[in-house]
Amino acid sequence: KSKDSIAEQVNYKIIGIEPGAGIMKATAKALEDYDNLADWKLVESSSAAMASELQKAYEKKEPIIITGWTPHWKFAKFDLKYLEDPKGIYGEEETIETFVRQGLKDDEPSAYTVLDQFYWTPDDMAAVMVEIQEGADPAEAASKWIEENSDKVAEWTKGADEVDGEKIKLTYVAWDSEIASTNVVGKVLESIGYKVELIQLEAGPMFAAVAQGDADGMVAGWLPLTHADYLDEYGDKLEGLGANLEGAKTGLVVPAYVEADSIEDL
Ligand SMILES: C[SH](C)CC(=O)O
Repeated sequence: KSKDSIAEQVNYKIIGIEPGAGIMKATAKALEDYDNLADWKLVESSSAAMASELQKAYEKKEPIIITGWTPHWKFAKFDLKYLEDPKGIYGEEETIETFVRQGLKDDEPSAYTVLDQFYWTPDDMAAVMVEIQEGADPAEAASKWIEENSDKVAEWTKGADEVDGEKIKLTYVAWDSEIASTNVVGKVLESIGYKVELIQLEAGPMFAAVAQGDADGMVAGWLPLTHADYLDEYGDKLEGLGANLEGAKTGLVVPAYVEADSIEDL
């Protein structure tokens, strides 16, 4: 009996995350543009469900294809690789950018200063993500990281006056990377006196909430490609504060034992 193809072994399925995520739009485009993916389906699920599917397949050394991104704890936990993307659907390096509502600089200059100066590395983010993945509560993992990285945090709060309990609302999507970054920024804002509320939404509503002023800011803008559509739709109502992390990436990811190197090998 001929060895089943990878496609047959995974039932022509790519395991995705939440609908509305940019990587899901990119993968829908990949299914159209790569002729060999004509019969494939993209499974909408959630970041958490995708991670547990990956864990199950990996334990059984079975093939699986997921919508993956860096930074992410999965690369520390599993031996994974990105499939080459000759059509460039997933772009090159991505930057995660910070956006705030218009008017925040006048209303809350200290919060604005912290959000403007927030910048860290994929390793910093991964350290918090791994703690959370190993069971720590996100707020506790954030507090622990802040204690251990007070020098970096001091750069973010430089020039920001203490406040007395003013409210700040940050919105985010339940991607492991953004759970980490938003909890860290929230804790830093609390350290200078803010009462911080973290609001979890899907990607589109996250942009909309900041654009409409229902939230003060977010640190989850994946650009130039992943969230390009959202920036087109809401960009003129947001204030962009630039990169908070560089060297991010998205694409189709498989365990290293899967005998495919490119999307075209599927
Ligand atoms: C953290 S995910 C790559 C972001 C997205 O796909 O919208």
